[in-house]
Amino acid sequence: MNRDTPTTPDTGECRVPGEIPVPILINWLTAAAIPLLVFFAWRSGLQGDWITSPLLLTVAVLLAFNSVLYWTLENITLLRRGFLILITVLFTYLAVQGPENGAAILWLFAYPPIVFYIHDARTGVIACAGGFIGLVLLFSPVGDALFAPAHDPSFRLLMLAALGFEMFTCFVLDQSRRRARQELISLASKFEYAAKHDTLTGLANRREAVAQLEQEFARYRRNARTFAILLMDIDLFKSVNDTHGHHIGDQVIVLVAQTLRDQCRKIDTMARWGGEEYLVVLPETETGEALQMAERIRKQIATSSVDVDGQPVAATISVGVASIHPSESIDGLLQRADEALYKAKSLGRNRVCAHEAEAPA
Ligand SMILES: Nc1nc2c(ncn2[C@@H]2O[C@H](COP(=O)(O)OP(=O)(O)OP(=O)(O)O)[C@@H](O)[C@H]2O)c(=O)[nH]1
Repeated sequence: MNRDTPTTPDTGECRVPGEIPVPILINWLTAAAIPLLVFFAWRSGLQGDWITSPLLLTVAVLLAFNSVLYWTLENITLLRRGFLILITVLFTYLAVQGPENGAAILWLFAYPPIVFYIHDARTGVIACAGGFIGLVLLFSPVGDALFAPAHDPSFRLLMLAALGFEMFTCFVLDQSRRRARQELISLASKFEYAAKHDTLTGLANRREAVAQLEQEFARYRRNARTFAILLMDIDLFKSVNDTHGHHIGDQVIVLVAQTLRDQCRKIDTMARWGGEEYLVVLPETETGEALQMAERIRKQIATSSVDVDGQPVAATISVGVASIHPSESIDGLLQRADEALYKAKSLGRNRVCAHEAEAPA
């Protein structure tokens, strides 16, 4: 997963842009539930139901507390679990105790979509299956003996069928939503990879190299951590193409890219800067160290080759090295590396040259 993909704070779970984040949904639901709970608590009070009324008020207070806790701790797992427990307790009470002449049981239809959205599919299935089994028991002779729910047999049958159907539908839709979301995330990361990498070599492309260079430059401005760049070019590459064909030229380009991968460190950025030009950004590196790395790369490439009908086709590179200096811009640094590369070419190719900035006046 790419580093820009939004994630929820404590689970690291990926979120698709446009999707309502779970904490926001829970807070909206809480905000909508509290006035409803207060209203029905007031109604129950008027009807002289002194169990339902305080219970609904308590749930309202606990829901509000759950959200406040989230704003304080930013712990989404706690928020999810707290919300699930509270609505499970509430809906169980509404089903078992049957306030509003038993009609409150209809609130059970709100349970499946909420649970599937705010939790993973496994929790959704367990919670819904548990709820459904509980309802079957409530409507069984055991439930009649213990709670005497005020519903006739046809209502019970219809309620079970409709709720079971809703749970199944929510499960199917949730699976489809999760699959679509995974597809979208993987598609986004493929696009992002394609936008940042060169197709032939798999190295960073020029745009990404500039982005990394800017990042390194910003770090240098903040912490004065010096960095260096290597600008390299395959020597007499036109003749490789002319002699062996374009596809062998491509193989040489890939060979150089592979050598860069083998020789550079993990923190370095290796990029295809142009046709047969490469740029390597070396964080926290002085000119001397950069020169050594460039020399190692040059030697390695000089001893490698690609095989053309059993015949080795070798290539060499010229490298310009420059490290950042105070009050210099990125363009200035690139310019000096380019001048060093030009010098390496004019001194006969297959060599490394460094450019030192002139001392500030
Ligand atoms: N095979 C292949 N060739 C490419 C690609 N991109 C650029 N080139 C070729 O690279 C060659 C670059 O040649 P020049 O810029 O003249 O330089 P050179 O022959 O390498 O000579 P020097 O740089 O002076 O050593 C051109 O012939 C381009 O067509 C590519 O992706 N694949």
